[in-house]
Amino acid sequence: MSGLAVEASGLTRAFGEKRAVDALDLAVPAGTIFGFLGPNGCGKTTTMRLLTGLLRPSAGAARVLGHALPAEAEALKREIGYMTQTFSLYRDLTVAENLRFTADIHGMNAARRRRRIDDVLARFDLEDLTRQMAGSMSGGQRQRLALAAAVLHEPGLLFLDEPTSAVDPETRRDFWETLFDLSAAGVTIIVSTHFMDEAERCQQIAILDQGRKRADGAPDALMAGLPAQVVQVEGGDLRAAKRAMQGRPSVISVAQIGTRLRVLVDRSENDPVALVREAVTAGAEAHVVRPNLEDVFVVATRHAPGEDAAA
Ligand SMILES: Nc1ncnc2c1ncn2[C@@H]1O[C@H](COP(=O)(O)OP(=O)(O)OP(=O)(O)O)[C@@H](O)[C@H]1O
Repeated sequence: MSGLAVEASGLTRAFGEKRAVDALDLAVPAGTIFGFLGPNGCGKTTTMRLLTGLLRPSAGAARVLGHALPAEAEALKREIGYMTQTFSLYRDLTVAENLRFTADIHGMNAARRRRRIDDVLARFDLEDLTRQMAGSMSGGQRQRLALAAAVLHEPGLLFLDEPTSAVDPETRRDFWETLFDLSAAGVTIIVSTHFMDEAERCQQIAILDQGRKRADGAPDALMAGLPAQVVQVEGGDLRAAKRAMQGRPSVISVAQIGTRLRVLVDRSENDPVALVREAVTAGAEAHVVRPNLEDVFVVATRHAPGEDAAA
């Protein structure tokens, strides 16, 4: 195998007329935490289902852990873990029963089953919950159980589909600590999210929009290479300033964040601050600030003039 856990070229999946995933090229280095960032419906789940071998592509090719898909999907399934977006364990089974059932699916022998279940119960802080029905657990506990089940057979590659969309920020932070532990132990992790802060924790990301990859790279590199300048406005009448700037050819977007306006100006504009100052009202201050990942996302997913946003 190359140093890549996932390689895909031209990967496409259509449902009728709709291309849920459209000509996707991917290269995920082994051992990294790789994120798919994008809004609802951009194709994150479909991409994961293609890469796990659960769904056949309409066109294109993928190789995952050295297995060509879809031909070698069965062999691949034994080497990956997949935590789906919705809780897919049995709500009317206990924590221990769910884990035993998962171990049976993977054909583990009794000794390995016992060792692995004890290990994940301890690692994911589930030891006091072994007799609790999965259906009566909190969102965070259920998430830990789902992750425990996904790694029970010690996969080298883990797919996590929006794993933290239903939990509070502290639980999300704890969850990410667990992911970094798994990563340090050599597991490659592919995670989908629509949260910018979560995407920033990934070593590499691909920004998806309408099934297409709009940008990819390390979050820091994407922010540093943003083809736009960011001007922040404080004070004055922000709503009036926003109205005055919208529609100007070199203004990509204007968004109010608390008591500030964040203005993205095309890189071709020589003096973005002067351009913004023309629009603001008395008492306003404008200055250039560093780009963040949301800026990268906004620029990457803006549609070229004439491009059909519903394509
Ligand atoms: N089985 C299917 N049949 C028809 N259309 C589908 C099917 N699965 C997905 N789609 C469509 O493909 C597009 C991408 O869906 P997908 O679930 O991959 O997006 P997503 O980024 O995971 O979104 P979400 O975060 O809402 O799950 C959507 O327009 C969706 O309606």
